[in-house]
Amino acid sequence: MSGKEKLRFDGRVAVVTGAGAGLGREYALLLGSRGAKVVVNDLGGSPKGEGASQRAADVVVDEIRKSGGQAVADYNSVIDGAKVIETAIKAYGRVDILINNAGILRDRSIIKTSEQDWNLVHDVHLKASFNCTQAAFPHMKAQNFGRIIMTSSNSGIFGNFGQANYSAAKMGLVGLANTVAIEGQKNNIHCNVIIPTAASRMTEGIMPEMLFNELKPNLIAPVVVYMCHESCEDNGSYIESAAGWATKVHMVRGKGAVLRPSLQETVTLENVQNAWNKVTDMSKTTHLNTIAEASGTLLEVLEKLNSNGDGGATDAVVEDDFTFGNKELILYALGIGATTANSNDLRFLYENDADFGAIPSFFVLPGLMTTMSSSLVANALPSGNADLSNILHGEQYLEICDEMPTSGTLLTKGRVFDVMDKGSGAVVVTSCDSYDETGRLLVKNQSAIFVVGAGKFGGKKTPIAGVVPLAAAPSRQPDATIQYKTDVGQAALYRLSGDLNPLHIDPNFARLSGFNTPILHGLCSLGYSVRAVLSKYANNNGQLFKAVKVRFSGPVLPGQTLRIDMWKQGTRIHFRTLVVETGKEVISGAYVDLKDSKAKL
Ligand SMILES: CCCCCCC[C@@H](O)CC(=O)SCCNC(=O)CCNC(=O)[C@H](O)C(C)(C)COP(=O)(O)OP(=O)(O)OC[C@H]1O[C@@H](n2cnc3c(N)ncnc32)[C@H](O)[C@@H]1OP(=O)(O)O
Repeated sequence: MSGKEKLRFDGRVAVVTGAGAGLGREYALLLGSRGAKVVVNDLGGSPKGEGASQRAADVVVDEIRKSGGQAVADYNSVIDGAKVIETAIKAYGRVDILINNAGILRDRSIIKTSEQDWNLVHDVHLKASFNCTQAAFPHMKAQNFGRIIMTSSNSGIFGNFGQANYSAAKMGLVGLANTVAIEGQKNNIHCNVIIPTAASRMTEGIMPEMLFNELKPNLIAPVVVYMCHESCEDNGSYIESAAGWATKVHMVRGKGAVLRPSLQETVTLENVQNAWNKVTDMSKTTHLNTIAEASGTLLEVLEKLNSNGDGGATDAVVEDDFTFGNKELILYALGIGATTANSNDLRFLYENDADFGAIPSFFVLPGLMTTMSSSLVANALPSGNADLSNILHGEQYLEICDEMPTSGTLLTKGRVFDVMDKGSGAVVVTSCDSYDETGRLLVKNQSAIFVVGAGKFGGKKTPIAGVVPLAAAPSRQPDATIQYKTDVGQAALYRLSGDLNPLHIDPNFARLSGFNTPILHGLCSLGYSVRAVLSKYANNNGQLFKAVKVRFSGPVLPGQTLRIDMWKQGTRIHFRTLVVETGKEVISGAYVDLKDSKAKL
């Protein structure tokens, strides 16, 4: 590559603070070797910043000059930013580049950090960077060009034991850079942040020797010096670099959760508790570029709350994504007892099986996850009192509206459909519709949640139209019966499909909820029952399934045997499920509707 093609800094004046050693020295040498006139600032002290010899800066200036470059030394403390910049103006008449690099350490645990330690670290890192930047800014503005670097640290981003003062100052520099970048933008003054991990006077003795030896400052210098070139368009970027590697770093924001049903209502502690999983969910994050974008999201939230205003809790709609693939389908099938011991089940357990597909009851999960991760149920009750310790799954309706995929992301829109006061408890009916990526309605779920002890609030007892009713089985003997023994570890396996309610695994939590031992998920028993119907009446072909409705009328314990009694009435298969060991009915008034496909039935 010819000299002309190389990135040059001819005519540019660069101030590098703390340039007597380490990273600063490398920046200064590289800039000097590419034509910049360099102000080599260094107090000349030891790693702890004590004392003041002039050697460090002089040595670097000599090195630059010997290689044919131009440089002057500056021995001012960076806290006197105006004096540092003045050295550049006096020597060269301008300042184009400012690399705020100087730093010291005063590491102590938080209890032992003195006010002096705190102030000194903040002065040298944060205040000095501000002072130097403020002094350089008018010159850069007048010439309509400037490149400023702030030096942050992973100690700031992540924290580091014994570095409270340093971490805080280093994050302060990120904030400072953010605003300098905004204020400089219209005058072509760019301000970016470097997050280096380098072996230097400051990090010597802190890092393991092997790592220390690999973290050469000269591997970071080209990254920082490139950010100072006129061709680098970044402004307000944070770049992390070490050991010959660099990356941009972002602060991201999660999707978040709305914490109240409407503008007319306030946020309760319980709202927050119920929504906490969503508040802290970082599976879908976005990077926002400006404060305006951040406020924009809040306006959207307010608009949504405003449109929910009149109807209150029952009109609030929550949205949730549900992503699944082969692994989720197989895990679910295992959770409801599908086994390779039955060759007919291979289609649910082996992704390369020619007929591989979901057991249709898998699609209760998007509705369940949406309801459980929101505060819909609690918000629907006057007391707001519904949490995992007092809710039981009461009823479930699932309808498959289109062809079932084996993978994808479904968007579920959930809302409260009805609320009933049953005396011993409240019943909240939620309705969740799930759409695929093309907007096609794929699944409808309707769930009744029995909130124990939340009744007697003066509400109505009977359901509104649209709550899917149960259906009584014919009075004759069952047409068919199938038995499945569940495993004592069934709930431990089933919960991995998403319902992590401790009621199903934690003996202490189960006792708190009024049960002697953990009970099985209602939807696990539903899955077993749907398997029985498919196996008896649909040749295990999930594509023939249309809908299921059940009432969970009694608890099941993991390890118990389920007996599914079935009656065929056209395409409707009525069923009830009993626990063989106790003879008690646990699923009542239930049915599966199959598609009208006489050829295959
Ligand atoms: C999609 C989101 C879903 C959320 C999932 C929740 C998280 C999951 O992890 C939780 C679970 O999976 S829990 C496990 C599965 N469920 C169960 O085991 C509950 C079993 N059912 C019972 O114990 C009782 O029916 C019981 C305790 C529910 C009711 O018994 P009683 O208090 O004795 O009531 P009873 O006197 O029989 O009837 C009073 C009125 O309530 C109606 N009702 C009864 N059972 C109901 C039920 N299961 N669902 C809905 N309504 C029910 C009765 O019809 C009666 O009303 P009415 O007087 O108007 O006829």
